[in-house]
Amino acid sequence: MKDADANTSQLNVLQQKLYSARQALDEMSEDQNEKLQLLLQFIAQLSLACKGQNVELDNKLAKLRHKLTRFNQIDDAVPDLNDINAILKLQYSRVTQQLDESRGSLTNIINHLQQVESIPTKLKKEISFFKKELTKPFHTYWDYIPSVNKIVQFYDEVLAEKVLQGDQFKVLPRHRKSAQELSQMLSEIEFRKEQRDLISTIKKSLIEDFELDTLLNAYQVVLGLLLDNIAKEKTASQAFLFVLNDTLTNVRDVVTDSYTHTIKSFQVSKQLNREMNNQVDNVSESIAEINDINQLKTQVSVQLSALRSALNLKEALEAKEQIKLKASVEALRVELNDLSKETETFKKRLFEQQKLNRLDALTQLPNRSALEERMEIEYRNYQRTKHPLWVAVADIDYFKSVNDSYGHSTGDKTLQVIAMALKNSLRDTEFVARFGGEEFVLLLPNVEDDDIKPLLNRVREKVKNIPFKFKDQKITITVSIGAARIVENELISETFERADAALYKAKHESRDRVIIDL
Ligand SMILES: Nc1nc2c(ncn2[C@@H]2O[C@H](COP(=O)(O)OP(=O)(O)OP(=O)(O)O)[C@@H](O)[C@H]2O)c(=O)[nH]1
Repeated sequence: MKDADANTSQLNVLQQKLYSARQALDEMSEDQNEKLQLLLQFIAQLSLACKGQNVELDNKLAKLRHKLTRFNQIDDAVPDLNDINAILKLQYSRVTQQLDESRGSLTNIINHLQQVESIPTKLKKEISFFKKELTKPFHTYWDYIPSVNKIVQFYDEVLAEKVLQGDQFKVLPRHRKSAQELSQMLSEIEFRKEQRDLISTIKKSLIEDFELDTLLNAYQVVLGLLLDNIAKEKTASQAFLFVLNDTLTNVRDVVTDSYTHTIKSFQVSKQLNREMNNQVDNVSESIAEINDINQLKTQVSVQLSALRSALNLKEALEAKEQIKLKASVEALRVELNDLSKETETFKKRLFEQQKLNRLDALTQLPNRSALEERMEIEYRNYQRTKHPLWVAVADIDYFKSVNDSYGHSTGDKTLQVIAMALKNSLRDTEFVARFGGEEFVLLLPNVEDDDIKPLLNRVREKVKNIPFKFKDQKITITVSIGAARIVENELISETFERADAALYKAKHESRDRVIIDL
């Protein structure tokens, strides 16, 4: 019994131990299951992160993720795991190969980039350093992507540089406008004879397609010529002023000399007069007490001889004075004569310059500033007399095509011939100026309403009948004319605007015609 009890109690202990051991085992297995679950979730997440590299891999991984959600079917997933393992190995070698190929492509791109000229030195150095770095293999895409970014950045910088350079040298509409204005200005400025060929070459270079450099050079050369002219003008004025100054100094010296001399002579002469007076006094005194006639004769003769000597001295002095004065006057006359000649030349130069400033260099017609002056004069006359005054604006038709077809210098000659024709078709009291380009302005005083159209039609016909011949081709050139008569309370500038509007109409009514604004 005692033994049975002992056995029972031992069995209980064992049972208890077994129970504890099972509990511990259950707990362990639960813990392992949790960890395994976590691992499976991690594998699922990782498989998601691998998505997109390879379609086959993506499908396998999707299947695996599905199986891994069902814990009890985990054994089914083993073949999939093996497949995926194999694909992953293949994928890795494929990625490595791809990365190598991409590195080769990037090196090619860099080689191309290095061939671009005018890359700033700093950027050039960066590019060749980067090229050296590219010789090291990429291990992952994360090595590759920054390199692509770097190349994009290089391209961006090179492009920015190019765009900058391109903008700098591109001829824009505003440059074309400046070229046109410069060309126009060159036609209005009078240059020296030896400068004219250069100016005409510059004008030609500004017409067709030109580079920005040509325009800049043109400005530089023109500026140089103008400065040279100003310097020459200044030198001429200075030379004249030096001559003037020298002459005035000489004249002053001569005058001062002769003044000093005159004072001295005056003093000597005064002294001689005094001496002569004294001698006359002496004569009266010395003869007052003489009774003897012979003694008197002797005394008078002595006194007279002294007086004669004094007079001779005075005469000699005066003669010397005369010679000196004559010489001074002659010197003065020569100096003033030279100065007058010099002044005359200078005046002529000024006058010529003034005249040139009012003449259009190409056509030799009065220019715009001369026109403005004449308009004022005619306007004042009109206000005083109320006689009719007409303003007409004439413009050559399709002149651009003359330039385009036969060249700019033919265009220039055409302008000269037409300008002469216009001038010759007017009376002396009438006036024509080159307003600019291929436009001329006529001022016609004292023409009645009925006469203006025939008059301007004669002018138009005169131009039309000029037998132009370019490149063996007979060409007819026409002009369109618009005219207006000044009316009460109107400014002449307003009359001009009406004439210009009439010209616009003439141009639109197929040109070669006269339109009067009534
Ligand atoms: N040769 C030369 N051409 C000039 C001069 N001044 C202006 N021109 C040219 O005159 C032409 C004027 O052209 P547009 O204003 O288009 O007029 P257009 O061809 O005469 O045509 P319409 O006036 O409409 O009949 C431009 O080609 C100018 O370059 C100059 O001094 N010499």
